[in-house]
Amino acid sequence: MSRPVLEVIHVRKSYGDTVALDDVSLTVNEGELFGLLGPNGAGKTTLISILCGLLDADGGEVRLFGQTFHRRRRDLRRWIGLASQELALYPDLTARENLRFFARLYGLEGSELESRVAEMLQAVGLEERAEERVASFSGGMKRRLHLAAAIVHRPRLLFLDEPTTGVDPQSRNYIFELIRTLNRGGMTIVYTSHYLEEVEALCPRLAILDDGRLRACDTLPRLLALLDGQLLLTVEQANRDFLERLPLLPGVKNAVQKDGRWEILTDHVAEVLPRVVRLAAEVGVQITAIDARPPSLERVFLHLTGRELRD
Ligand SMILES: Nc1ncnc2c1ncn2[C@@H]1O[C@H](COP(=O)(O)OP(=O)(O)OP(=O)(O)O)[C@@H](O)[C@H]1O
Repeated sequence: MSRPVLEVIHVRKSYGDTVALDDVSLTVNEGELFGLLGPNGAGKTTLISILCGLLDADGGEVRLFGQTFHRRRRDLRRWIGLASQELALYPDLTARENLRFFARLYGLEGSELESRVAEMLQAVGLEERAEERVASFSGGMKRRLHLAAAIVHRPRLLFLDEPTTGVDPQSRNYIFELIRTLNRGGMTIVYTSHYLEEVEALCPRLAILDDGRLRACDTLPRLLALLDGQLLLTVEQANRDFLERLPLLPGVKNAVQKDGRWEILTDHVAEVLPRVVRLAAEVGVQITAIDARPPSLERVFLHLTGRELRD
């Protein structure tokens, strides 16, 4: 069992009358690539800011690497990296000069600094643009450099707050690959996003934050298991054999007729689908349309919060 790197215990934070975090508790273990998913305004940036020591919570406790953490624990801040949502780069400096600046802030110097900066430029695919001013970079290139600046001091725990904001697909792939490589190398990563697809693709375990409250925190398969898969089936004319045998097919939990089509609930959409097709062929019923819907994080989010996660 890996050790907890980050423990959030009953954390609360308000801005005046706005409750940004309402009794949030979660744990992230060493080596995890953990997703923090929530719509705009859910409280993600507030939580990340507390976890990085930029803000203090109103109540509750944060523990980092087993120790109580707050804004004044500069010793612990050395071990964390943050790529904030807002880009923090100097447009008049080159990519290399920007990275040198951030590396110096963390106490790197001399040949170690230079080799680390070169390594980072390579990691984010910006070696060939290293001597160009950042002002001339595309949004995606700036985002990649911003990420490089957050890891130049080799943090043990990295927070990424919406790291794909304003990036093109190519930069997005770079960023995803880099995140996976860093994680495989042992870095614990907390990935914040309001894009379901990103969290689903990257994070084996995730928390869903909505309106300042934690709605769920679990592995992706266990969250998906909260819901049944659906097969929506339209047939030409169901006969008696079909009606009798459909609910009895292995894997079918329930089959009901709704709005002129059959709704079949199952844990295993992919296995049940061919059985339904075979049955229809055997009993001479013609299928005119099939819509297979395995459980998705999108449906889980709707189920937990009562609304869709869309801008
Ligand atoms: N400095 C502040 N002063 C007042 N209210 C704030 C402040 N910062 C955030 N809020 C409010 O707190 C709530 C949570 O905001 P937060 O930025 O943490 O959410 P988020 O999930 O990061 O959203 P986004 O993805 O849009 O940044 C929102 O209602 C927001 O308006």
